[in-house]
Amino acid sequence: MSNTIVSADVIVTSPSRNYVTVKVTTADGLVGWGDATLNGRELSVASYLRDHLAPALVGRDADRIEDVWQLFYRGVYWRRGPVTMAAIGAVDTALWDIKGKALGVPVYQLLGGAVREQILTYTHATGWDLPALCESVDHVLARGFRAVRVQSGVPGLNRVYGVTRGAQAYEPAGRGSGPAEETWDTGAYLRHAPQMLRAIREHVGPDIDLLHDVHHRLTPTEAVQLGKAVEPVNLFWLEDVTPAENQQLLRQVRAQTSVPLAIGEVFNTVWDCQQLITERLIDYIRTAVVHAGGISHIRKILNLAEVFQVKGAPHGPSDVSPISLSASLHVGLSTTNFAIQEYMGYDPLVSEVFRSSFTFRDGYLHPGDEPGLGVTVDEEAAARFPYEQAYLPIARRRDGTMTDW
Ligand SMILES: O=NC(=O)[C@@H](O)[C@H](O)[C@H](O)CO
Ligand SMILES: [Co+2]
Repeated sequence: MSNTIVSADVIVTSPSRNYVTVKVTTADGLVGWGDATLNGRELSVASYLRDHLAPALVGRDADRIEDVWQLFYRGVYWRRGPVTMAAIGAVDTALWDIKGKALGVPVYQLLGGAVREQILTYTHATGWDLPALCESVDHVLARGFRAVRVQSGVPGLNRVYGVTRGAQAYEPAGRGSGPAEETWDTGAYLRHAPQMLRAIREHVGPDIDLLHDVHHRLTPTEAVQLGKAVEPVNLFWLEDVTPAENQQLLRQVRAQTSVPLAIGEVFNTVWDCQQLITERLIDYIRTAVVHAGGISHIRKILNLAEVFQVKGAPHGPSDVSPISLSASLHVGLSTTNFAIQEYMGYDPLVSEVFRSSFTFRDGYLHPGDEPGLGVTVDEEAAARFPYEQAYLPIARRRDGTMTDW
């Protein structure tokens, strides 16, 4: 029995959108898969893996997951950031997949076993105007979801984060050699969002969990204004109300509004959100397996969060591949302070490449009981969808000032 790593390959494929996957193989022929997708910077992570981590993996013991993590985190001197932590996270996830397969158990059993039967999930409803948004919400509820994120257009603006003009699913990254540019107007948004959210609450009644993503676009003062205005809507959360690199800025929002706050999808280590957690400036931490160092590091973030009664609610858009979504579900099934999993769903082309065993039923997800993570990659199919350059949009205010998209 030799769990020596004999190869680590990187697969870049684009079934409806770009994904980066690492494939780790052991001398015994076990294969582990990890997601390294970083929307708009996929090739940077592919290079970090191909040029630096893969050569260092060959010959190592696949069993030594934590030691490999520490080697790749501390052994390169330069730390943190989305590219590094996505690369480390992909390797970490693949090694947990291998360990589960070697022992013949699903990864959640390696993490302490199930603490719940299934995992609450939410998905996206989008509509440029209220009738379109209500229709989208009804469609989501008819599919069995009991929690839904609602995003609408903003009067006076022509494109806004999170919303499509038609019925097609929202895919933020646009193909092309550079990002699309959107105009943002905070005043127009603040005049519109509260009444939109009140109207949706009216539409769905009191028992559906409603979430809204502000997507980093307000100042703390503006976030207080929005938070106060929507308190009667009884939201499950307001997400990313303000850029949180300066974590202490959330103190102002926290002190003046009771709306639950969720932050973290753009963070990559526990140190990026340590103050948000230990000062309880948020209710939900959104860091994702793929962008925050894999299963090993997400667990450390969630363990810290548990001490401060902050709950886990990982990022789960279409650019988080089925591999890290599954990994998130294995963590979610075995972590007491895990609250809800974002699940945007995938274009049908994605399942031609990624064969997943997780299941959705009546608003809940379950990772399945396959050994490992329960996802495999069809490399033949992956080769049919070559990488296509694509970028997330940027946003400028009406006077041209760069702002958060
Ligand atoms: O909560 N979900 C989100 O904020 C996503 O829609 C992110 O903008 C995209 O995944 C970025 O690639
Ligand atoms: Co978000």
